[in-house]
Amino acid sequence: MQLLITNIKELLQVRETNIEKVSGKEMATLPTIKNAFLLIENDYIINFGEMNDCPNTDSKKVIDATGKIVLPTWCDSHTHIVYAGNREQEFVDRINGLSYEEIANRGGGILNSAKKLNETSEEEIYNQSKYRLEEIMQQGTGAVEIKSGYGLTVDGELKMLRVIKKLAKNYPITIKATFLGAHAFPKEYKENHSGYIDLIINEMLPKIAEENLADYIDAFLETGYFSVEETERIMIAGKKYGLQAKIHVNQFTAINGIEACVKHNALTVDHLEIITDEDIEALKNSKTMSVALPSCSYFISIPYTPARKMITAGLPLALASDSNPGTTPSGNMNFVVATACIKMKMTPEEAINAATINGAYAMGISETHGSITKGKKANFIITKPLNSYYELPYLFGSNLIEKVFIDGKLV
Ligand SMILES: N=CN[C@@H](CCC(=O)O)C(=O)O
Ligand SMILES: [Zn+2]
Repeated sequence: MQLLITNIKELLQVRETNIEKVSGKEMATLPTIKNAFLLIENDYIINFGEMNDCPNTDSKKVIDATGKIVLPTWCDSHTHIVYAGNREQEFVDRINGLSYEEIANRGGGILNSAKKLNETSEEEIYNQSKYRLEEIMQQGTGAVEIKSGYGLTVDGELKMLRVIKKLAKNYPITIKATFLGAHAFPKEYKENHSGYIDLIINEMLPKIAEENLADYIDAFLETGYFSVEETERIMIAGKKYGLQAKIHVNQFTAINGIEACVKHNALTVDHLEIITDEDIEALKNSKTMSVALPSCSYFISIPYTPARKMITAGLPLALASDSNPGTTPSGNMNFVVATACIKMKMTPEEAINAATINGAYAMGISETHGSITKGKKANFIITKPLNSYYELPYLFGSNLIEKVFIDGKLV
């Protein structure tokens, strides 16, 4: 059965030939077609163009999109949406003056979520997490990366990754799984870092590989968490199992971690709220994608990733939600795009590129996702009637999405 979308006011992110990402100045260009059609067969985009060239409607299901914008679904390359319970008490503690670091030092933060996760059954974690997955699909996300990292024990990490695998099996959204055993040091390893890293490398990784539970490996490279050398051990070990690195780095401090990530051929470096000129130099001429997480900056009041400086330096930039119970309890990519425009001074074109094709690159799926291209997955959003796509970030508090299609099906 074919599905034909007609009279589209403007079709965004159309790429005749596929590209894997956009960098620097190229990010300012968002190719579009006004008064367009889009033709879908089963899971795939098979044609698009101007209404003048629209195929006939015989034996096709037709949706009239008069006044509406159509664009690819968001590609959210950094989330932690599988977790147990919430951390709303820490939210109030922050309002009352405590910092993220102070909360973590009192046993809150990641260790708080790890305690809850280890006390909760796999089924219950699945039920809590599927609600969040369904919510982001309704908000226009068509591909998502989900990390472990709230287990911090062999059983806990495996439990999280099995939940991610089950979600991937039961939902049409494309899911990439990232093993984040190196998210924090459990209390009992506080003075024995190498002991915990040995556990990750010798116990967790072989089991994860045996069950084929992860696509990528991550670590929290940060002062007070994993050092450059400790993260390098994790990246090297992951590589032996075919897991490329996607690393949390430069969230609070710059300690030369980015250079190490580039050296180990990381697919992405994520956060980058604090970034030095040397970090930017290290990223130039590499294949490593920088990923900014503006909702996290918003929620815990830390600096925004300096997008303008990075784009001017010619770098590519992706946007992701960082959805997690501590620093970003929201997976809403519409808010991410709006916040990138409002706070990071990205143009709507740059932000949409960053949240679609560059987000796809940041999950290794830009062959199949992230643009309106023949042969790609039929993942797209139909908005409510809009004056122009500028209203997507401008009307930042409104729900502007009318319909979301993933694999050619309405979700
Ligand atoms: N910074 C490390 N990890 C998460 C936060 C984890 C948490 O606080 O639960 C992040 O990306 O912001
Ligand atoms: Zn994160």
